[in-house]
Amino acid sequence: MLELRNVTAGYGRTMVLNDVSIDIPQGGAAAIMGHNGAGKTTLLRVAVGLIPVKSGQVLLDGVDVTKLRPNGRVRRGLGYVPQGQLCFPQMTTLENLQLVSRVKSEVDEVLDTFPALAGLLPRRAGLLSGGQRQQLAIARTLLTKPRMLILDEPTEGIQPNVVAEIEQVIVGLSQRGDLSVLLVEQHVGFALRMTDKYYVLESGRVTSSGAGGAGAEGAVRAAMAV
Ligand SMILES: Nc1ncnc2c1ncn2[C@@H]1O[C@H](COP(=O)(O)OP(=O)(O)OP(=O)(O)O)[C@@H](O)[C@H]1O
Repeated sequence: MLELRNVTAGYGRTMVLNDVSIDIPQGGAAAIMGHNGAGKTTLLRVAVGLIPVKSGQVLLDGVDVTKLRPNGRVRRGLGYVPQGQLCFPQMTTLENLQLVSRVKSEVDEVLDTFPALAGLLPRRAGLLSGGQRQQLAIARTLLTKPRMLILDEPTEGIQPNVVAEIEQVIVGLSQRGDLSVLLVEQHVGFALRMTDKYYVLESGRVTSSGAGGAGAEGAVRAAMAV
C-alpha cells in the first residue's frame, strides 16, 4: 500500500535518509526501529509528505505521490499520529474529536475502540493523562478513516502501567484487516509482536529488515547493537 523507493531526504543541505526503501502491503503492519537520531521520524514525515525527497519516490497503492501534498495523501488514506500526544489542551476531549467529525455515529464508533475516552468527553484535553491524550490523538486520526495508520512512538513518555493499554489498542487496530500500520517504536518486543515486517534504521540507512514476530527479536537486537 505504501512504498518508499530509494528515498534520500533531509533538512536543507543535510541528508538524513540515504537510499531508503520500505514496502508495506495493504493490511500489513511494519515497524521501524533504530537508535535516537537514526532518521525514523524523518522517514515518517517523508511518507506523509511533510518533507520533500531529494531523490527517490513515494508510492501509495502503486501510484507515485512524491509530489503530492500531505492533505492529498490523507485523502488517499494516510493517517499520521505524530510524536508527543498532540491535542488542543484548552478544548474538551469531545471538541478535539469534533474538529475532525461532527457526525455522532462516527464519533461513537471510535469511542467503541477507546472506551476509556467515553467517560472523559467533557474534560479539557490538557487535563488528561499522557496515555489518555495518546488515545485521543489516535482516535482523532481514525476519524479521518485512514487505510494506513502511521504512528510515531505511541508509547513514548507514557507510564509503564498504561503502555499495555495503548499496545492493546494498536494490536486490535492492526488486526482489523482493513488498516495497514506503520509504527516507529522503541519497545522492540511489542513492535515485533504486532508487525509482520521490520526495518532497522541506522544513520539514515536500512541496515536490517525481515519478517516480524517474536522470533525476529534476536536479529533486531543484534542489528541495533552494532
Ligand atoms: N527540523 C529539523 N531540522 C534539521 N535537522 C533535523 C530536524 N529534525 C530532525 N533533524 C535531524 O535529523 C536527524 C534524524 O532525526 P529524526 O528525528 O528523524 O530521528 P529519530 O530516529 O526519529 O530519533 P528519535 O528516536 O530521537 O526520535 C537527527 O540528526 C536530527 O538532529
